[in-house]
Amino acid sequence: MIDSLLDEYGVIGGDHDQHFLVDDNFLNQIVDSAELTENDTVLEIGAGIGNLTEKIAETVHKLYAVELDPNLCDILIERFADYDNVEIIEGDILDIELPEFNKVVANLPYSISSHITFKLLKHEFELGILMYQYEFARRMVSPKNSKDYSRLTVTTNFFADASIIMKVPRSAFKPAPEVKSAVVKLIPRPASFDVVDEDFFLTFVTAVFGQRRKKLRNAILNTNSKLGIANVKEVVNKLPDEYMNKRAENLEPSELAYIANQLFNFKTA
Ligand SMILES: C[S@@+](CC[C@H](N)C(=O)[O-])C[C@H]1O[C@@H](n2cnc3c(N)ncnc32)[C@H](O)[C@@H]1O
Repeated sequence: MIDSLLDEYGVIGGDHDQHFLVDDNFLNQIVDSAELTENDTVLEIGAGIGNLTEKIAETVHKLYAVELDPNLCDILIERFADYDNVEIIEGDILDIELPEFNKVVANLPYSISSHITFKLLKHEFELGILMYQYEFARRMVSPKNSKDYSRLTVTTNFFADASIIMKVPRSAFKPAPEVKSAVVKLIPRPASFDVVDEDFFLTFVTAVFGQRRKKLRNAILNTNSKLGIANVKEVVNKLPDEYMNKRAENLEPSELAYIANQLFNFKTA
């Protein structure tokens, strides 16, 4: 069905991460996972020709479908002309001001996964069902001490519970991407640990994972141009060795938050 729509509209894909999900079984599983109701306002990112859009729109109160490609937007406008609850937004998801929504459901453009995820996590919503490249999804959910534990893991963990709910083979898409995919369920919630200053914590996490092979002491010293701690050598000497002698990848998000809080307190004392 989706296959024939691609042919009908002469859409080949390939540009702008255009890999259309044509397997109806996966489309249905994604929509089911979002547990949509008639009270939901949904954001869809990269609506393509509207294969997910159509299924989401069946249930929800309102659906904002964002799409970058003007040719695909023309198709979406034509396909959803009779839907009162669907609004097509032509534009770059990274540039537009996000509308209010309580759920986000999307087969994302993989090359900007990171930017989209950070933008979403700073926005308020209840549930995200998001398709990513499998390796990226693994980095969102990996435990400390693993090679995939990263800035992305810690930042995601700070804002939300994240879990991989299904793996999706290349064959489910047309044209098939070169990589495997996975769907992540994101449930935003307050962090289980205190962070004194959110911006400083996020800057700290970015800085120390930029030096992930270094012990935390050196990672802090090497990145102090971003952290801005006066007398930084003295400050790191006052922080517990049990943390300073480990690498960022060996510390829990709560332990990284503890150090960021200490640094912030020294910075603003
Ligand atoms: C992986 S395809 C998904 C298409 C469709 N939703 C599906 O599931 O088959 C990603 C879509 O995102 C669109 N896209 C790429 N970059 C974008 C951006 N910066 N903002 C909005 N949409 C974008 C592409 O044109 C493409 O339609």
